[in-house]
Amino acid sequence: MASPQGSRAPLEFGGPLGAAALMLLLPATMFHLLLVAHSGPARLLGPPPYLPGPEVLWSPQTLLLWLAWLGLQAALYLLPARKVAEGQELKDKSRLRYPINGFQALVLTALLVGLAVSAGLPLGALPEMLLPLAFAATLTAFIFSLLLYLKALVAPASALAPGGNSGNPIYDFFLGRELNPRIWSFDFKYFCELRPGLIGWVLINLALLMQEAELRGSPSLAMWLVNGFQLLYVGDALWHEEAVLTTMDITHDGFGFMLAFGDLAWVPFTYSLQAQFLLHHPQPLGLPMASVICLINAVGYYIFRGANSQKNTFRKNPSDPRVAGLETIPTATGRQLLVSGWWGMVRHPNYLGDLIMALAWSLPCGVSHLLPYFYVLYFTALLVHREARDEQQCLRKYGLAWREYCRRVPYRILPYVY
Ligand SMILES: NC(=O)C1=CN([C@@H]2O[C@H](COP(=O)(O)OP(=O)(O)OC[C@H]3O[C@@H](n4cnc5c(N)ncnc54)[C@H](OP(=O)(O)O)[C@@H]3O)[C@@H](O)[C@H]2O)C=CC1
Ligand SMILES: CC(C)CCC[C@@H](C)[C@H]1CC=C2C3=C(CC[C@@]21C)[C@@]1(C)CC[C@H](O)C(C)(C)[C@@H]1CC3
Repeated sequence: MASPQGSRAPLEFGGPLGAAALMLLLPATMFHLLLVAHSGPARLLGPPPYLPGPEVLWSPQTLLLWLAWLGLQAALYLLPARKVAEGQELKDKSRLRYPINGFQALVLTALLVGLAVSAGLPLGALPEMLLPLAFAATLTAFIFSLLLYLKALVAPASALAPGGNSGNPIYDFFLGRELNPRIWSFDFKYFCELRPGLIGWVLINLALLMQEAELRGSPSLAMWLVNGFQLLYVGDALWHEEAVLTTMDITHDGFGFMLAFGDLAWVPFTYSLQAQFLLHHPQPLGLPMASVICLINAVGYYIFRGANSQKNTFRKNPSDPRVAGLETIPTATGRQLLVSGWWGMVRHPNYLGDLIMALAWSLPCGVSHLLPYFYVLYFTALLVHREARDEQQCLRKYGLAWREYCRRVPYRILPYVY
């Protein structure tokens, strides 16, 4: 039986009250964004144009479609993988094994969708179904989180996450109790983090592009850019799938409502906001401006990929010739901290690159509306908060060595500013 061993972990997200508020606010914000993106004035800060009734949100066929999508992605996850990777060491000194076949799942999904479209599947109809699909995804996330919470009641104490076991059911339901819930070798958190939501996001984008082509004769340059940039981001995540095994979500956070809703509903339905906006609010974009935006995205991607790859290479093998020459600080745990290269510029260079890309995804939507910039605003808040959480964890892990790192690299995300 599980014991509330994490009760000493400091409460995050404002404790039970904050968790309860977020559980209401996050789905409400997502539906607000979906409604506003489709309305003429598209005011981010105004009231929604209308309140959808149950007949708009609830459709058994859409629920079936959503479940079929989850089933397809689960089947692709179970296909033989080109590699099986080991995760970080767990409390009981064991390591879990994970299939590395996410990119393969993306390619196979693209082939299947291509076949279905050529056989007459009206993909352009998907944008009309976003509201009931988002509702189905939210409902699934709630039920799934409840099942995960119940599953954790019979999990051994060694399987529990450091947070998420406060004893308060609302807080623990939100944060997630079990670190790596699995049935046999099927890892729910790893699957949800990278498959149905991320691949669903680019599929929604593609459907919006096709719908725009149907409406206006061809997709706009702005729509091509948003689709291209976000496909690159998702393709990159799946190509470097193994790197997700060292992220905070996999190594530290339990699997509860926050990640289940984030992965299954928030990512596909709000990260596709720019493409949704463009379908209903076409924006002129000339080649010179498009080139500047491509350059911004390329700079962001260069920093993001460079920083993430440098750290992952270093963590895998510090003597790898690509990182062996970098300056480091030793820590009492035996691990070292990079203090030159990307990680000597700021303490989170990967966040900086990610934020620059976020800006490049919004710029094709022009500057007439705030709505397409929601992602930049939300993402800045998320990464600033995430950076603070990571900082606390690193201080606990590395103590004085971390303080020394902070002294040597004083800026967190943006050099000379923050
Ligand atoms: N699109 C989206 O919605 C989101 C994207 N992201 C992206 O995901 C990626 C991963 O982010 P995240 O998991 O938050 O964090 P990071 O990949 O930045 O990992 C932080 C960890 O890196 C290690 N570390 C920190 N500093 C150093 C150093 N100087 N040298 C060596 N190791 C160091 C520490 O772990 P240890 O020492 O134990 O290895 C620390 O806990 C980022 O690129 C981020 O932008 C994140 C959230 C949302
Ligand atoms: C709903 C809340 C506001 C919070 C939910 C947060 C989640 C949406 C994000 C937490 C960490 C994430 C990561 C990615 C997507 C968003 C979530 C799930 C990521 C898979 C995106 C692609 C990147 O290349 C990555 C590094 C693999 C990301 C890992 C973290």
